[in-house]
Amino acid sequence: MVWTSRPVSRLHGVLRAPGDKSCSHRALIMGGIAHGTSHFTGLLEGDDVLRTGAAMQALGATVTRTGAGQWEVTGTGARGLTSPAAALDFGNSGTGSRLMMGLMAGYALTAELCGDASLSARPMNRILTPLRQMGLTDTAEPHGRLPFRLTGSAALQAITYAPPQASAQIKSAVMLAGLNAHGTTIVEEAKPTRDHTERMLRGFGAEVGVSRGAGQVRTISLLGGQKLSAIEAAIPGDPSSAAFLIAAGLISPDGNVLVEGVMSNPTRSGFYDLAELMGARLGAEDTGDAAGERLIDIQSGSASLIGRNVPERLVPSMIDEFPILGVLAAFATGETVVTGAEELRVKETDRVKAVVDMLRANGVEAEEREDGFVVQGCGGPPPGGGLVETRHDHRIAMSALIMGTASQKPVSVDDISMIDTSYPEFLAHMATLGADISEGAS
Ligand SMILES: O=C(O)C1=C[C@@H](OP(=O)(O)O)[C@@H](O)[C@H](O)C1
Ligand SMILES: C=C(OP(=O)(O)O)C(=O)O
Repeated sequence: MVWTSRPVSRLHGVLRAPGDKSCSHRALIMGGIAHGTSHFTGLLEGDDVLRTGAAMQALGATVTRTGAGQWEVTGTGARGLTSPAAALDFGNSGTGSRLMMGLMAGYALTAELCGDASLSARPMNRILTPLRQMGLTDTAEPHGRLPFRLTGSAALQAITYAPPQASAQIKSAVMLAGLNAHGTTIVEEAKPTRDHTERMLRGFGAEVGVSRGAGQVRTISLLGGQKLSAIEAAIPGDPSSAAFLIAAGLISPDGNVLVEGVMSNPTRSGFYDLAELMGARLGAEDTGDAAGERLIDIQSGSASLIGRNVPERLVPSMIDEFPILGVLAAFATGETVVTGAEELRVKETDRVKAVVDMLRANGVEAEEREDGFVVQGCGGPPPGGGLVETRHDHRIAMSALIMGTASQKPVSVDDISMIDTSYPEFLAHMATLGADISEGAS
């Protein structure tokens, strides 16, 4: 069903960021194997995360919603995970499916895994390759796409692995398998990625070694057989979701947006660093911490943005923010160039193509590069007036709707249903700011 975002002269408001998707998956996964009962507040109730909760329940944990964003998880502890009665359906979620593959690898169980059309097109050999080296068997060969069956093992062997892609999902899958492997599992990251698995494992009582080597290389080590103990934790706000609201404030003719409780972690802050390089002045105030992460309130207002070459060192720390960066680039003066971001090709859709098509459909000059894209900024509101194909991709849908709040003509999208995977309150939050987004064509 088509939805349309119409230009408005002002976007003002104060909002609380929804719970972080990455941390919410990890809380349910680690809580589900811990000894004892964990309690979480502020958990993201997006479809991706709910499916991870359902999978943990099907594997033997007890996962209960006790209130809005409040979840109680009793882990399987010494009993371990057991084979689920039915297939585990991960919907649209790369993180849920991939982290759970790593986790399940270390238990004597068999599980069928599946997902929606988007997830079934995403590469899984990047996860299966190291897990097979540790002792997992599967039916994915040779295509490495869902659906397939996994058979884990209680006798996994630890490995040392250097993921060929900068991917927190690969790192996390190997570490979660390493929790139940014999020996010390080591992951060597050439380009550091989000470190929530390391931080949260420590929070649950595991010892995780992290050291820095030559260049940016980060080495993470984890001795198998460590026991996790239940925790009480508040999930920090999601910087990737907050980025949409902050961008809306920046492009609005009269923007003043304050987002509270956003996780401030250098492995996630690339979008904010880049927005400042483009000329945004973002207010940031420290407000404490949650689940081992710092929290800040971030404020944005109307800005004259300048196109930039995105420094490649920022790419892993803003990997989910390229669709909304494409929107900022369209409003900026001059050219924005993204390189070193080939991972965008294997997200919910090919995000290089999807971003370029989104911009072109709205009168913005943009072109693909093998590992990124180039946008010629309009030096103000882009024409708009297009219908954007979202291709099962929540971040394309939200980015296009944000563009429509300040472009010359309305911007429409062909579907919004998948926004629920990561940000169910998105439309309500945009309405609070004063956006005009509704069902139907313009
Ligand atoms: O570990 C995680 O929680 C995530 C890792 C990233 O994927 P990759 O590991 O494929 O880069 C990111 O795109 C995804 O939204 C969440
Ligand atoms: C890539 C994303 O998520 P996932 O890999 O978990 O599907 C995302 O949320 O932008």
